Amino acid sequence: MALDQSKRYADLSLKEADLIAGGKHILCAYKMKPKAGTGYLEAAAHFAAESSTGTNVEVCTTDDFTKGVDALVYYIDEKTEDMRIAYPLDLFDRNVIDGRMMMVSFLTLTIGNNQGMGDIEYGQMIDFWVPPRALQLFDGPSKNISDLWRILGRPVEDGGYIAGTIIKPKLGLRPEPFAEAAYQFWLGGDFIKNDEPQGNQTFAPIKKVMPLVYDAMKRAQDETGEAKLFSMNITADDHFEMCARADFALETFGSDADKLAFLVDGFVGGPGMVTTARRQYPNQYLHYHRAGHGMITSPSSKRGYTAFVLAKMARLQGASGIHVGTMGYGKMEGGADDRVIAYMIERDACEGPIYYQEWHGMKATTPIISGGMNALRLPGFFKNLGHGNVINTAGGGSYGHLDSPAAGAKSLRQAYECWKAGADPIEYAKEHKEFARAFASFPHDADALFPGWREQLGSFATEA
Ligand SMILES: O=C(COP(=O)(O)O)[C@H](O)[C@H](O)COP(=O)(O)O
Ligand SMILES: [Mg+2]
Repeated sequence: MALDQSKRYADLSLKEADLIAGGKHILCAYKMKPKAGTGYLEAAAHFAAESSTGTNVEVCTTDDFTKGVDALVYYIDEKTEDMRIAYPLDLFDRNVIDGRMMMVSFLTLTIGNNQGMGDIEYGQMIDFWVPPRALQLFDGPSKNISDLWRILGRPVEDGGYIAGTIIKPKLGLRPEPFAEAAYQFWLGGDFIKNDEPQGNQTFAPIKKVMPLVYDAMKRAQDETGEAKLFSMNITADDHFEMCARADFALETFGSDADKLAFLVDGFVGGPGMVTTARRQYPNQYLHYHRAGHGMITSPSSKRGYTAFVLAKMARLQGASGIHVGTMGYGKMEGGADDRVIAYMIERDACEGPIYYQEWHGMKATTPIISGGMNALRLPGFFKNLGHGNVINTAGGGSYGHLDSPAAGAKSLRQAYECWKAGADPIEYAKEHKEFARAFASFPHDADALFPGWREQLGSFATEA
């Protein structure tokens, strides 16, 4: 039998509203289940102990001050497996250089050792609440979608859909065909990102690729009269390597360097990687790619934290944009309810699964919509989300369009215009060739989403 620490690490008389009004704690909500044989409150208290000042036994070095920074379980419901813990702000590590808070400290406490405890079956963070003081101490975004809208010559509020792609194939293009693929998309679209594993492979070294990509950007800008955006992957283990890549690209893009975003694989790379990009390059749009997150955020997982929590942390860390999935409209896991992930990062106040979070003016983080999307899936997606102020990157949806990547890009823009106009997609397709040709390009989707499309659109869709 483990030591029952519930007298010290639990206080169920604490009221959430008082904790929030007090502003001296970060609150975390978990789904937690103890191993058989351990009482719920006892397990919860041990969880809070291990996540703050304690261990599995009492130690003689504890003094009265120590007890003042204990994390406290303030709510449990064994039936629903809900457990909530209040963490005093003083528990969290602060920077020597500027006194700011850091995400690694939040994580090592709130989702650290508690993930491997012998008396816990599982524990998953499903929400957290940050008091105003902590919001002041996290970097938050420096640039966001408003800056991209301005570059694109649009209103800085409600500037609308940014049509993007991911260079495909994922790997295996040498510099010239890579830049050509970028050029072809930019003739119809706005934004291109490196796919998450694209970096400095021997067959496509950055020092050869980036000058060609910039040349493609300039040509596409000249041809279309529009600004173009490129999100370059600067992910690397070594932060000096990240900076070497970023600095090289900034120099290469020269007078167009404002159109360069930096992508980091922030889940595999961790908070240090995100903050390196945020602090070293505050003038660039910081694109947080979350590849790998499914290992813990999958709805099948009962550990770690949810995709919602990941996105909320990304805003605190200062991501300009983070992938939020496709809410059931694309190829990755997720459902319509994932809307709340987007709302939490883009609004100044939002009701989460447990907590109502006010952001007190911290800049918004852009929801980036990606994974198996194409023009046919977009109208339903926008309807579910309720707006189109997102970056969408459609790889297959652009390079899989029968006519060209530019036509693929145009079909995406048309899908947005169609939804915005409240038009019927089939009727809209009758007057918009690229959108119509998306039906023939993605016939499985067309059959599923718009049965009867062949009869209604006829040769306009099926013939080039
Ligand atoms: O490469 C792609 C999508 O390619 P395609 O458009 O060809 O499917 C992204 O890495 C996924 O979107 C990741 O998923 P998420 O955005 O959910 O993190
Ligand atoms: Mg990808």
